[in-house]
Amino acid sequence: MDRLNIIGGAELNGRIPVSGAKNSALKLMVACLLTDEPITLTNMPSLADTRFLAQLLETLGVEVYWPKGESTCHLNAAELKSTIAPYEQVRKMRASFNVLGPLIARSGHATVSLPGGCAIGARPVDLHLQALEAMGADLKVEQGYVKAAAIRGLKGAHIVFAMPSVGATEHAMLTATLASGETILENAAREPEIEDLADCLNKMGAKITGAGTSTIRIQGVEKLHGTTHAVMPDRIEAGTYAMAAAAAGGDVTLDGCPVEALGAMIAKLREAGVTVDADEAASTLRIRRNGTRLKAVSVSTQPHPGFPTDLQAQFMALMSVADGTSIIRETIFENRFMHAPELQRLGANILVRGQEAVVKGVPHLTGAPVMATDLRASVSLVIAGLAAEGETVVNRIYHLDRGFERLEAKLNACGANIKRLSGEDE
Ligand SMILES: CC(=O)N[C@H]1[C@@H](OP(=O)(O)OP(=O)(O)OC[C@H]2O[C@@H](n3ccc(=O)[nH]c3=O)[C@H](O)[C@@H]2O)O[C@H](CO)[C@@H](O)[C@@H]1O
Ligand SMILES: C=C(OP(=O)(O)O)C(=O)O
Repeated sequence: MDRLNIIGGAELNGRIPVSGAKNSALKLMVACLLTDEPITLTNMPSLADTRFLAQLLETLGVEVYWPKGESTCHLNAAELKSTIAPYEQVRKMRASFNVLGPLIARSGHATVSLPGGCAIGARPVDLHLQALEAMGADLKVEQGYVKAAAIRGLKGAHIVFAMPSVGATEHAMLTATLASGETILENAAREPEIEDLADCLNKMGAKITGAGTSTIRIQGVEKLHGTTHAVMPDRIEAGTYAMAAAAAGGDVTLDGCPVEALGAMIAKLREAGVTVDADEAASTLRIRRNGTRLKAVSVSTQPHPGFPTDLQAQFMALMSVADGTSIIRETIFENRFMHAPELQRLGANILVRGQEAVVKGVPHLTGAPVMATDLRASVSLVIAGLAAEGETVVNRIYHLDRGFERLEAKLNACGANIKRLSGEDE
């Protein structure tokens, strides 16, 4: 298994291009199932997750043309040859579960394995299933699979989510585009990726209004058609590099940055004493910290537009070297502090109590071997390794490859010293 060797202590200086958003790309790829015409996605991030989903779509009969090294992906679901999404292909990645509703909408039935994804909590799919049932799908869960049929077709429904789930909102929205009549989603999630998906679906002929607010209305249509859509830039990748620059010090500009989607993080970085120049018109975010020590700042993760849970681990790495005590509260997932013991190996002082981590900043971290446990936890160890003195080895980096495109190349171009080593874990 590959690992990363990081020699810490170097400042980061330069520019980093932001890739297309993993969490948007995955749902946009699923949208191809809703039409028999070709969909072209540009600005596609080439990641383990997006490549893996492409394989699942191929299993279902989608023709995928996406040569290695290219950021344009062509998907054509002219004819589906299967409506079964097997365990091996769904267990690794949560977003693949979202093929269920589109397959029912297109074919009238589907059998989809219950999903996997990052092990950061129980992550049930009850809200997804409730939404599909409200639209007229008959569902059975048997042997780890959801078996679904909608003999009389799908019909619009009024769905009030018990909590704002990103995945369930997207799943219901995708499915409702082809249901008869109007669907109203209340207490919908408001993440920018949902707006990106709605934009693409509307280009395909869907009638969706309100995406990005907590009430989304979808007027079902008979048929969707092909389109070309550019995947929005990855706000989590951008936020991660912003924190890497803040932790290591230096002067880094992020190009193609979705500045408006990062308000909560920018506010926290400024509170911590980082100089942040945000230029929405130019889509750039400049991060500077020259010499001065970071100040401890507390944070609580919240649904968008609050501070994202997908940046919590990275913020904890940053606070590990801040001056003072910071309380980090995780409110979205119940088991998302697995990076804390690994950060402690590097010398961080963190006490986890329930949904809170108390981080007492230390002046310096020291390199050590550590284990990546999930996607964002992994990259928090990279950030800590960049700020630490000496050598850090991050083992099990397949997690990182799920969500960060050319991570070493992007950081090394700014002066980091990161090498990928293949072979056994330490
Ligand atoms: C591929 C993708 O886009 N992943 C993102 C998506 O995950 P995902 O879509 O899985 O996250 P959700 O917004 O659905 O989860 C939020 C909370 O709702 C709970 N819940 C969710 C669905 C359900 O049916 N029942 C239920 O109880 C979850 O366990 C969690 O506690 O949004 C999360 C929250 O911003 C991000 O961390 C993930 O990176
Ligand atoms: C939790 C994440 O991904 P997934 O929902 O696919 O597990 C993530 O992107 O941080």
